[in-house]
Amino acid sequence: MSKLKIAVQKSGRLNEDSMKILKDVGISIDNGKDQLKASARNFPIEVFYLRNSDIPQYLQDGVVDAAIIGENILIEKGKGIEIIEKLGFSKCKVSVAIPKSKKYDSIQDLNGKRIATSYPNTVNQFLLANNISAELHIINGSVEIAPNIGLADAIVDIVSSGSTLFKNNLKEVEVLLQSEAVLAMSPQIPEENRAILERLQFRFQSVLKGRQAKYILLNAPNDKLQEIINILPGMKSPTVLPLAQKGWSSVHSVINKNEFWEIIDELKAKGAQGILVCPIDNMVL
Ligand SMILES: Nc1ncnc2c1ncn2[C@@H]1O[C@H](COP(=O)(O)OP(=O)(O)OP(=O)(O)O)[C@@H](O)[C@H]1O
Ligand SMILES: O=P(O)(O)OC[C@H]1O[C@H](OP(=O)(O)OP(=O)(O)O)[C@H](O)[C@@H]1O
Ligand SMILES: [Mg+2]
Repeated sequence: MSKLKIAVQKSGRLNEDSMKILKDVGISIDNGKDQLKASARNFPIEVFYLRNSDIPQYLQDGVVDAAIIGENILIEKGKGIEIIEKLGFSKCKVSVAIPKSKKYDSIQDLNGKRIATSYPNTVNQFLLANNISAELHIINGSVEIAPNIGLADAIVDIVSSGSTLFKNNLKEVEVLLQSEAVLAMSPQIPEENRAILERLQFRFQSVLKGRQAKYILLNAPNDKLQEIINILPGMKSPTVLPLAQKGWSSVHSVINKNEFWEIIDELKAKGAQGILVCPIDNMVL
């Protein structure tokens, strides 16, 4: 039987969350990450542990059928590779930064400057689109140090919390793109593996929807029931069950994780009691 070949980052920022989402969709991988390749016991899949920056080429060549990879790397070197699902973790930006002490009014200020980066294609596209000419210095790591050692006037690199910029006395002046981990598909994927990938994607979607939601249970006095129901959106409508105690009902519903605290405050104000909020593993609509 055919197996879907999927690449994940061997070690680094994406590894842990990539393995976690595979586990959360019920895929148990047999061996650890010292292996280059591992199989799952209960799903037709083979996991290849690779470097994030090598994955676009493997996808391009059809060495792997799919990958969990940073969107920014695909933008940099994955032309024509399709993103089939955004996975909501490893969120970051690719930004231009310059020394804090330097004045910056507009993109024009980058004209004729030296820019250090690990993302030359992304930077060149940005410069072209803005009609700027600059000198690129391609370096593979610790890009943020470049202005301090006199190698460059500006950098283009990943920014997440901003603490690396802060530590290096730099300030973000332009955002080139937003990125997160994605599920990407090789243009060469065989038909039979495409079908497996669709099953995997379906499982990912149900876990991702679950991560966005919370299951809520509460007790409501019957005279306030309608007002309480109006606050709760639910997938269809809330489930209402009578409680043993007369005049009270139990209400069950699903709420968006981001609205959670506001909704709780409103529910309490309307007289809801015994509110329980639980995580959701999977959500199939
Ligand atoms: N500080 C960060 N916060 C959030 N996401 C990040 C951060 N740094 C990197 N990422 C994301 O994680 C991906 C992998 O980053 P990481 O630094 O682990 O690998 P790398 O050194 O670029 O790759 P390789 O696996 O090729 O050694 C990046 O492409 C980006 O999408
Ligand atoms: O805005 P921040 O939260 O500080 O994150 C940004 C930093 O994170 C990444 O580096 P990483 O720590 O992965 O080290 P690396 O350069 O060795 O990949 C990236 O290259 C930035 O340097
Ligand atoms: Mg890094």
